[in-house]
Amino acid sequence: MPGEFEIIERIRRQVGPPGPGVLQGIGDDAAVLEAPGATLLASSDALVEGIHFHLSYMSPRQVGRKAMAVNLSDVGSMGGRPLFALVTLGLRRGLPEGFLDELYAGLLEMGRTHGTQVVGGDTVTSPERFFIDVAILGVPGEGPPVLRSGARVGDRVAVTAPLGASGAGLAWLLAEREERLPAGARGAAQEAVLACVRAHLEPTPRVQAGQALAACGAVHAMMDISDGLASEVNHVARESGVGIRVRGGDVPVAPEASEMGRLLDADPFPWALSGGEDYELLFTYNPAAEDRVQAALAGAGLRLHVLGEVTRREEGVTLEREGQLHPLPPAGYVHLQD
Ligand SMILES: Nc1ncnc2c1ncn2[C@@H]1O[C@H](COP(=O)(O)OP(=O)(O)O)[C@@H](O)[C@H]1O
Ligand SMILES: Cc1ncc(C[n+]2csc(CCOP(=O)(O)OP(=O)(O)O)c2C)c(N)n1
Ligand SMILES: [Mg+2]
Repeated sequence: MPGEFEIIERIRRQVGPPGPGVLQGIGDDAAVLEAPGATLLASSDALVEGIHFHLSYMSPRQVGRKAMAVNLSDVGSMGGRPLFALVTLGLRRGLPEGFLDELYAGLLEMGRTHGTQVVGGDTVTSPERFFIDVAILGVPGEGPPVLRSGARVGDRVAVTAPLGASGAGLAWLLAEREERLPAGARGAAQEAVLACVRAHLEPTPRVQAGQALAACGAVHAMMDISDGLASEVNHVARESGVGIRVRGGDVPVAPEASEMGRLLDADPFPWALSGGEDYELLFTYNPAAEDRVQAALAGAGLRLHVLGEVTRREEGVTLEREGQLHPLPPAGYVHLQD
């Protein structure tokens, strides 16, 4: 079976070039559509039991929150305002009592935080595993939608916060589930464990930051980090027709992920580089206007974390470590890959 990206590429070719009203079709965080009287942003993402979460460690409320959050994140990463959501449920036998009420409490509470209403959906049987898909509709914020394809040579590449806590949280949850936590890890450093687990189970979509970055006028390309930094920089490079150099020493690793590395006797860097599900924003911007970028982030309570620059396409996507340049393949989570 080909991996998810090859499948999407084939679908993209079969669908063909964007038709009337489609400003951006397949290939970005959200589609950008010109409807009579309005520009719309549209996107959907599903969470599947056993692939994205296990109900043994994730509450139905958290599943609801995350299903909404990852979709809000896709609209936020275009600088848009998410307005309406359609929710499709694939329900199986044996779901716990109160499951739906809790799931919807999570969906609605996350939606409300960002002014997004649930307006419809679909409910079907799923024979073995529960799944939830959210489709979201929004509009651009004050700035025009920021695509993956706008990066320019000379741009700086940055993220909205240190990375790796979600990957570290998942590593902990899976080790606990599979009863392979190292002896002595359990009682120790509870704060770091809680912070990583929370980052994984309750991600915060950067909707306000995305809108502010799009509005500041200096950001050329933007996307959210779902599959992992390494994967996403490759997406931006490809869609923009540029190279990207990531400086390994400048990839911000969340302190709680570093602490988790000590507990699990693991290197935290791979969590930051390719663990995924951070839902921070990756963006490129004009260095001459860095003060505007900083001001936009400060308004959203965040800081600028610069980790590389946009280069000519011929230089490819690279990781600089200890003075040496290495190719940086799109390692990260890929559905359907064996
Ligand atoms: N089955 C599909 N049919 C059409 N377009 C798809 C399909 N699956 C994914 N896409 C599109 O491919 C692009 C990449 O998808 P994905 O990697 O899931 O992006 P994201 O990380 O933003 O969710 C998006 O534009 C998405 O809408
Ligand atoms: C049980 C379990 N195993 C592995 C993962 C890791 N994981 C699953 S999907 C994914 C990537 C993000 O999900 P995807 O559906 O690819 O989101 P999209 O890129 O479409 O937004 C990651 C890192 C997880 N969250 N849970
Ligand atoms: Mg997706």
